[in-house]
Amino acid sequence: MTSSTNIVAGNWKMNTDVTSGVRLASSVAAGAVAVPGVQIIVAPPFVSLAAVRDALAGSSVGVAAQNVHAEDSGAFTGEIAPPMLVGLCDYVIIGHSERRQFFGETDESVGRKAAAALQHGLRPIVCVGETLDERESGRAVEVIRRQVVAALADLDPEAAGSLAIAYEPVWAIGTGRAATPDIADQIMGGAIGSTIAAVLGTDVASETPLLYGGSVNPANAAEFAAVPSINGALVGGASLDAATFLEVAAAFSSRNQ
Ligand SMILES: O=C(CO)COP(=O)(O)O
Repeated sequence: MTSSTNIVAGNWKMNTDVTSGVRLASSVAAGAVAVPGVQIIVAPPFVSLAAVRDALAGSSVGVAAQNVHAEDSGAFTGEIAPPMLVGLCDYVIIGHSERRQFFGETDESVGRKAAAALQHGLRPIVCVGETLDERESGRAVEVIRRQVVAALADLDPEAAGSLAIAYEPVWAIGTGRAATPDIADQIMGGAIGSTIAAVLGTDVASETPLLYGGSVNPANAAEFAAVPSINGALVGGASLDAATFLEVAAAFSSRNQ
């Protein structure tokens, strides 16, 4: 697929406090001016969203939440509803494998969350990815197709143009063992692109940015950026240092220009 939007997002996970988060975001913003042609996004923990938003005011760097609930309000102790995020961030990461693995998220809940986010004008970055066991038993494509179909199931096709999908193979996350560009292309240009096209049509498929995530760093980012089906990266560990993160973003800066 050939979305012209390049996105490099830093998922800070459960790292940084408000003070260090603001410092990191400010450093990213200062360096982002030298990285044209890429939508750079940072995803701090919920408690830092307001402070990071303020620190990034006037910069091109976007803000994402790391999760959202599917309901607008209610008795869901500890959860954050989509309307609460409006004004705090533009994007929300949904269905990260750590949430699927440790917090019971399912294909079905990911679909509901994505639809709810879009209804409130938040842009979902939906994560999909197979485990090592699923890959080694030859089920990677089947798993990815199932996850993408479920993620798109409840979406309003009119709003679906604001969606991004991140392919994050579970075995590549935090392991230092990134997927090869070939594997990423097979899944992204192949399984994900064709599944979006089948569910939402070829126009949406061609507009949906596809990000690769899993041990992306400055040493391997250019290899991913060279693959036409890969429109950007979702970066974990390497996003916690501004200079390192900006090096990854720079690798995507010259694509499609
Ligand atoms: O999970 C990830 C981003 O969401 C990837 O994490 P790492 O870049 O640390 O492997």
